[in-house]
Amino acid sequence: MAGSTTPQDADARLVVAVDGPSGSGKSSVSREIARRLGAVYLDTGAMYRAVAWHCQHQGVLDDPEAVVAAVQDIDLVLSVDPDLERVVVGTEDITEAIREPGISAVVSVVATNRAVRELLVARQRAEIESHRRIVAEGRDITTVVAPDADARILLTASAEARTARRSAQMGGTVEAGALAEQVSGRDAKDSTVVDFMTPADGVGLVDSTELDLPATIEAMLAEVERQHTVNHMNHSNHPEGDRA
Ligand SMILES: Nc1ncnc2c1ncn2[C@@H]1O[C@H](COP(=O)(O)OP(=O)(O)O)[C@@H](O)[C@H]1O
Ligand SMILES: Nc1ccn([C@H]2C[C@H](O)[C@@H](COP(=O)(O)OP(=O)(O)O)O2)c(=O)n1
Repeated sequence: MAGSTTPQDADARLVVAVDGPSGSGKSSVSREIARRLGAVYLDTGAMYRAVAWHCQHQGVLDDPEAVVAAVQDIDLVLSVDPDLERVVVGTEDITEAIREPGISAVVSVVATNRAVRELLVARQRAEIESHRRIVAEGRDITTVVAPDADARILLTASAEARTARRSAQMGGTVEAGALAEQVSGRDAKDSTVVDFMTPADGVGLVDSTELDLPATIEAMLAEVERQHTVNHMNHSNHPEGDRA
């Protein structure tokens, strides 16, 4: 019975979509809720970063058409195991390389290329379809990639909190101006192609400004549960609208 399932039922299909700006906690929180829900974890930002690395490596970042061709040809393997962070392009393990400031500085070049987005959105949808239970995280998952997910959440935090978190994550070594560019500057560029600052219709909002990591995880799990209940009640009331 659809009405009696919960997000914790390990056999039931579950798609959780999470979006948010840089440093809001998307990756760490989504990875942990995937573990708790027995789901795989899709880091779509890692896909954009891998494409940026590949294009930089091929020296084509400043040629939009060559960038699109590079994305069509890319041999990218991304781990979806929440306990294994691994990104490989061809024979090269670029798990660490894609987190370097040099990639953060250029990733918006590929993320704002609409043809690149179409190709990556198609890959992300296929990945989501191929797993029974998945938490997918990025900037356009709730709106474009998986608008029919069982739960859709925008995770936010104030710009000050996000910058402070990123600073701590980088060991306090990055100078303030460079840090602001990496957080707010990149968000401003990325916002020109997708809106991840305000929740779309039906998308729940979790503001983590005043929450620590464990409290944010609990708030996200509670929101997944709430939306799951509402969605299943709606499907029970309108079975013709139910999905298989
Ligand atoms: N609610 C929170 N309170 C404090 N620190 C947090 C919180 N959420 C995430 N963090 C920390 O902030 C940093 C950035 O989080 P991350 O998950 O990488 O964000 P995003 O994927 O949105 O860029 C990490 O070091 C993470 O541990
Ligand atoms: N679904 C997505 C995911 C990421 N992006 C873009 C936006 C970001 O600048 C890059 C990297 O994303 P990532 O989530 O790794 O960024 P953070 O450093 O965690 O903020 O990719 C996107 O445009 N759409």
